Amino acid sequence: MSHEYDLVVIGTGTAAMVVSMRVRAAGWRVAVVDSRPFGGTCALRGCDPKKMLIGGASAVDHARRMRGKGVVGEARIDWGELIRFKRSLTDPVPTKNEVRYAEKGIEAFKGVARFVGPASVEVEGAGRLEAKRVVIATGAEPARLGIPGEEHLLDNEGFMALERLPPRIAMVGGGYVAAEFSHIAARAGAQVTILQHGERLLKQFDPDIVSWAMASFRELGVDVRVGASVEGVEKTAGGFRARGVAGGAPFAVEADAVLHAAGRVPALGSLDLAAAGVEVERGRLKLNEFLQSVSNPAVYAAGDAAAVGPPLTPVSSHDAKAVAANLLQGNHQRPDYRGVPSVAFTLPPIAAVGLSEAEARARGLKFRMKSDLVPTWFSARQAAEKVYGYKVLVDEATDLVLGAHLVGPHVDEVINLFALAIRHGLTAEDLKTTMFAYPTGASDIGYML
Ligand SMILES: Cc1cc2nc3c(=O)[nH]c(=O)nc-3n(C[C@H](O)[C@H](O)[C@H](O)COP(=O)(O)OP(=O)(O)OC[C@H]3O[C@@H](n4cnc5c(N)ncnc54)[C@H](O)[C@@H]3O)c2cc1C
Ligand SMILES: NC(=O)c1ccc[n+]([C@@H]2O[C@H](COP(=O)([O-])OP(=O)(O)OC[C@H]3O[C@@H](n4cnc5c(N)ncnc54)[C@H](O)[C@@H]3O)[C@@H](O)[C@H]2O)c1
Repeated sequence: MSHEYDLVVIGTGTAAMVVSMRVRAAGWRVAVVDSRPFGGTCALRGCDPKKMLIGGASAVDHARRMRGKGVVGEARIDWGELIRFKRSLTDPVPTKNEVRYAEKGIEAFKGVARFVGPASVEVEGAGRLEAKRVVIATGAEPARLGIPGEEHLLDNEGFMALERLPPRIAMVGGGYVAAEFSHIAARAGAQVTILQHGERLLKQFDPDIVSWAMASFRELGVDVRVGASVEGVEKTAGGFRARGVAGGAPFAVEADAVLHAAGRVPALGSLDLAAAGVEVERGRLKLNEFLQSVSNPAVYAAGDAAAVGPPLTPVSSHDAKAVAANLLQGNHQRPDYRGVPSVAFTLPPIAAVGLSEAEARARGLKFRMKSDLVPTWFSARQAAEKVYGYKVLVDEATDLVLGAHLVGPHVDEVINLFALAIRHGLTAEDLKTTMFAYPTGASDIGYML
């Protein structure tokens, strides 16, 4: 059976939802395809469920910090209950999505999609979809590590589906996933070991900010091993063993579960891109500045699959808006990644936007920088939080904010104000002269500039 459309979108995550809705609103005949429950990574396996687990961890963390300061009693996580709470939000998502597509007149197909021609897509079990244009919005998947025993690794989805929390968890890698999931698991009672082959955790963030944040990992009892490269995972009688090399010496860590926290790559493997003449270079689609395939003008990409901007939800949405505009009015919109804020939802959170100190120096910019560890500020003391620090870079000549790097209470929200300043050209003086409600995290901004 063959179906004809103006646009077929592969995926139903953030990027797919935004592009398909926009193009459909302009009257195009649109179909979406997904091999998995509709909704994508952020809503089902990433940001949202993770933030719900962080919510539980945060309640326990705050109660513990306030012990002896007016709060009594032992708050603790009931893992099974927390997972059920998470499901109460995630379980309805696929059906809601299906209803939404149907209401808008977008046809939805379930199955693995693969190209069988320049703009022809075969959906396993559902037939062939012929289109004028195809958008690849297939997201990302855990990178293959090429190590023996890789099949034993639990991924982010598996971790957040666990009915019982394993008592000992080893994490391979030391980026966002390890940082966030270690804070959740350790506060829920697990013994966590992070095995990171880089020289520090969270290399996407400022080194000073991360070094200040490490106090919270130490206090939690998370065993962070840097310079530790995992070379294999073995099944043992009681669980698993992650083994590798650190500082030239072999190591082995026994655990009840080993988590893949070692990076994600664009999910392109099942698409048979060669059948559509879509070129790929080192695992990435070759795209022009309009997010269009350089070798097949019928094909565009957005979000984690495009891998042009950082792999974050707001970027997927932003890419999708650019692609929709280019589909509807011809190529004219380039994605603009200035001032993309990013947060690692540890407790307290770590946040960044704009240029790092190293990038600003490498560009030869003349800037003033204010940076300090400030646990004595009211925002930290009222929350009994020991970790609070900032680093803010401001251009000498223009007074524009170049970058902000924060760790501490409320910084996951405060970073958005710096993002606003960077994206819309507000100066440090503009921020300083804004009246922020007091006492809030934002009311500290004036002191950071
Ligand atoms: C654990 C975790 C936590 C995260 N937390 C955050 C956060 O706090 N903030 C943030 O901004 N970002 C976060 N991210 C990143 C964010 O989730 C992604 O950047 C975003 O979801 C990507 O959206 P997308 O639409 O590009 O792809 P996805 O949402 O991944 O959608 C891709 C869809 O394509 C489908 N698909 C793939 N191949 C095929 C095929 N051949 N046929 C049919 N369907 C196919 C998949 O099943 C999937 O549903 C997190 C990621 C992870 C893993
Ligand atoms: N809060 C958020 O926005 C958020 C949260 C989770 C995930 N994400 C997204 O998902 C992506 C994937 O997250 P992630 O944490 O898996 O990847 P990551 O890229 O953040 O970190 C992976 C780390 O694993 C290390 N590593 C790789 N192979 C290793 C090995 N064999 N042994 C030891 N260390 C190894 C790498 O050096 C790297 O530092 C991120 O890029 C991010 O964009 C975002």
